[in-house]
Amino acid sequence: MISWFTKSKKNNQNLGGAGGANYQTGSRRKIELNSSTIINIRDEQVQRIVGEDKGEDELAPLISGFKVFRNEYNQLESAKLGAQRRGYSSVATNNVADPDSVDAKNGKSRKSSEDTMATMASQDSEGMPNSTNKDAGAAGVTTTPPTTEAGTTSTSKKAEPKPGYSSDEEKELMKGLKSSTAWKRLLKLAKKEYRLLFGAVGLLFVSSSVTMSMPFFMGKVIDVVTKPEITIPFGLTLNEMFGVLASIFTVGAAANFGRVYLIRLAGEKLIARLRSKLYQSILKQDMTFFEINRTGDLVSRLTVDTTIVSKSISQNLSDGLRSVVSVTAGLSMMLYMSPKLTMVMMLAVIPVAGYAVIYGRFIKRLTQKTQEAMGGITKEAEERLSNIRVVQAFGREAEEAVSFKKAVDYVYQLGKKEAFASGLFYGGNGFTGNMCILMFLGVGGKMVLNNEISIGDLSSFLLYTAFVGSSLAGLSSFFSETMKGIGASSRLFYVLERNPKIDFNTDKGLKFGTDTPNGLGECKGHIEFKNVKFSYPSRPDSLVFDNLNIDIKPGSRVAIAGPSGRGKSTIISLLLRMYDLENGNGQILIDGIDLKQLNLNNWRSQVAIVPQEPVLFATTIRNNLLYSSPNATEQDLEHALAQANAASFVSKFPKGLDTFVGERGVSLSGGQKQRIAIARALLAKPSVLILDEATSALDSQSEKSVQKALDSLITSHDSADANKTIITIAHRATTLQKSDLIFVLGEDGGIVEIGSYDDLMQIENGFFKTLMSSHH
Ligand SMILES: Nc1ncnc2c1ncn2[C@@H]1O[C@H](COP(=O)(O)OP(=O)(O)OP(=O)(O)O)[C@@H](O)[C@H]1O
Repeated sequence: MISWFTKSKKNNQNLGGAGGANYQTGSRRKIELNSSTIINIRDEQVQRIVGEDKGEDELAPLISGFKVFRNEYNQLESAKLGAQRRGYSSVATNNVADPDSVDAKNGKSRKSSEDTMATMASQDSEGMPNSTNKDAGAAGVTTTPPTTEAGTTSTSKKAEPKPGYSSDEEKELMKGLKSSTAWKRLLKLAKKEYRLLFGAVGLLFVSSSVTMSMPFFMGKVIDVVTKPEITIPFGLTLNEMFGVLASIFTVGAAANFGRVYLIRLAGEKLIARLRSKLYQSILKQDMTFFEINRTGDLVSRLTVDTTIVSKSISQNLSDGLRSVVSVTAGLSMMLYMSPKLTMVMMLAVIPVAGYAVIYGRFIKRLTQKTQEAMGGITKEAEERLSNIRVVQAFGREAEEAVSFKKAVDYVYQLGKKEAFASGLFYGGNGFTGNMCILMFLGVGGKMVLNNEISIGDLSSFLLYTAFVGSSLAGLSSFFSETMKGIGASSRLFYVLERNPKIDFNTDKGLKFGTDTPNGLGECKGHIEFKNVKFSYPSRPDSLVFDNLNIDIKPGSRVAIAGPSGRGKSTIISLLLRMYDLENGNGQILIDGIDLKQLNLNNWRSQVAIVPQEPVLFATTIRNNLLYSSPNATEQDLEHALAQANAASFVSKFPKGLDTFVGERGVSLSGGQKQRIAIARALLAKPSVLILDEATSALDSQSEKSVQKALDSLITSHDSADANKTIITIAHRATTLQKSDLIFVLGEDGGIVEIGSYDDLMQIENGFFKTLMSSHH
């Protein structure tokens, strides 16, 4: 009697066909991204891609009826995610030579005898998304999957460890970061998810043990059914044995379910947390930050980098761990079954794996080039199309088309090279893989004939080799994915850890208002600029103000005038404390108190501004109005609209206040938008109202309506508005005439003239007088 736990070497059967190499998997759905696929990743699309569960959805019957899940999701995701790095809002993604996808496209299942081993090797038999082995190619067990390497890395190339710094500041802040520190910080981010992650790791050991025992059982079952002299342990019948195995597999499946669920849950939780935290950090940054970081880039950090980081901590870590377990267990089992065969396999595996890695890198480089070229094309197309009016107005359509075609042709040439290289790779890889199998069968078959190994053990061995092969591939991708995670995390940390130079989120500082204890009382709106010297942080060498002195009395209506580019808007930015004056560069005083001592939020709530080009949000007129004052009553709204000379046109809309204004207010005319913006500013009941007069955006009719609103505000002395300080950045003579005082900005970064319109026009050869005459 031979127990199935002993290594049976007495087996004298020939190989028969029991090599286990002919298992077929069912067809697998592939998500293909080819070079012509332009994926436009907008915020919500990323959300959709990321949110959608494209993983664990592919069932392929494996050897003993196991359901095998596959995950293409990673590839798609990282492709899109990678493409989004550095703020491309859309990009073309190029799928590197994935024979699967081609077949899937043609509606065929890819399986053929040439890649049966590969299929086995590439199965993620634990139902866990295995981003690494999905393209194991035909070389089967020995393949380090370059497609995945290339595919994933190429498409997510921009997510590599060296993150694309958006600014010198970011580079400065992040460059000293050691990778060990980066690791620690990365893991620290997931602190709140540790419990879920540890639970998942526990379940991973259970499910991996079951999976890794499967080939062993399979071999034994083969031996039991082919050799009647082998008995089943515990005196079980064949049927009972199947029952026991089914129960074990059920436990494995349950553990697997738990693991996948916990990992995904941890990942999703982490993403959600990171996004909210990051958004908060972005919102509280100062203007300098927004000047050096493009919006697209920030959005990409919010959507893409958070995802990469979360995946690398949750899914990737779990995949990596599973690969380690599989490699260790698989190799041990192989050595246990036949050290000789293990050595033979290793001898074949190493050169083929080396070849795969080298060739994979070559393809990867090609793909990176394509990717870069595609990024360029997309950016150009996007810019031209979004400014199609300019293109058509200058009649440049033909030239644009030619230049686009040139760029596309270049991408095609690269794609052609890549196609050839990939063909060569898969052909070669398949061939060498199959040669390995042939060698294995040759050596193994001889060993069976010599009674060195049983058919069952040989089959088990083959399966273990497949597992080890695919897990080795998994390990290699684990490292690259982790590096991506670290790269992306540094992009998050830059924002999370950047201390805004002007922090308005704190409760610090003096507050206006009668309802605050120790408050300053009502803001009177007395504004003084004293010896102000200022240059923008992004352009430190160009001084905007050298010695600016302004004294705006409470409740006065003043105008700021001056030639273009002389700093009118800068005064407003400084007043709103978008930028700080450096020490020694003068002072801005509000009711006699240094602006820096005031609570920023509180101060800003005392000020309302109607910008030159008002921005409305894509919602209703009502919501836009309520943005400045969420508690305003219907009456308040109507009053504000009337003051802004907007009531009549709003009431003519069928939906009145509930009319949608379109993105950035496009469905309103310029003048209407401006009047809504005036009403919005008035609703805030500010102590200081700033009106930035439009220079030329409006036709004369709309301008009149807007002007009427502004004039009535400036001259209004009704009780509610009487004590508002109103500062107008004025261009038009009528506005200037109505102002109590005009501050004229001169050539040398200061005020050259101050006075009423009439006073200033009296000055012979005066700066203001000259300025006004040049307007006409
Ligand atoms: N964010 C910025 N970073 C660097 N320089 C800036 C920035 N904003 C404005 N400047 C520069 O500061 C100077 C003053 O600009 P500002 O916008 O205050 O002029 P302005 O008087 O309002 O002009 P206009 O009447 O044309 O609107 C200009 O030379 C401008 O180029």
